[in-house]
Amino acid sequence: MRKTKIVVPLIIENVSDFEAISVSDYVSADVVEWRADFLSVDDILILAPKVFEKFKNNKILFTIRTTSEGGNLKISDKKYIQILEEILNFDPDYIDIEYFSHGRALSALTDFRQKIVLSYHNFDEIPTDLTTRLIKMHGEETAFVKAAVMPEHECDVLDLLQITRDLTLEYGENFITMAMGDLGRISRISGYLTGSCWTFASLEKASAPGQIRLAEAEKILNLLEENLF
Ligand SMILES: O=C1C[C@@](O)(C(=O)O)C[C@@H](O)[C@@H]1O
Repeated sequence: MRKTKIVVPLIIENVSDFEAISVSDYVSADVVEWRADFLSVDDILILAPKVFEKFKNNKILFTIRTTSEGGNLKISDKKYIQILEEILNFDPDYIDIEYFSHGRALSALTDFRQKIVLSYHNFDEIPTDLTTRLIKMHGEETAFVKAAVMPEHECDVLDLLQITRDLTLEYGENFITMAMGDLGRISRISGYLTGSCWTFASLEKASAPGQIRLAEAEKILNLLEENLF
């Protein structure tokens, strides 16, 4: 029995690409993350009914990764909240909210806390105040707290693993962390040690540096976790 859940990003860059997407490619994903920021706002809302219909048998995490946190869409708080409110009409299992860039969305959507994956992304470093940030995020009592950060040295990766382990022991199992890039790859398969609940693994196109391909992630996690849970 594997413990770590595998999240597979769904990346649609043009409405015309949608029909070619095969649901069967995602059959082993525990959660499908629609990274909607690869589309324009208008196209997100055009495609939403079709995406939720096509993936009706999958758990869906809806994510807008904004340019403030390494994504593709630059939008106001107001528009960010409007889109999330629209998408909530399709009853996604989870929605991502960028806590430090669009925190107002959390108070606007406070009734949906158990769907919220509260997130923080830093593509430049692992900030020295990461533990403080994660504790503050945990205090918001959402479904999950997620941090994707960029290591510079090996010790940064080891520090993240220890921080995740310590927070999980202290506050419970709702942390998701990853050190991005090639250097951080071990953090994507060490949830059985650290308590990180989810890992993101890619099909063709990765949605962040260092992601492991889905087929390999499954094999590695099944091997590492098979006799532990
Ligand atoms: O926040 C995350 C984690 C991630 O950045 C990663 O490093 O795998 C990938 C993103 O698609 C997702 O929204």
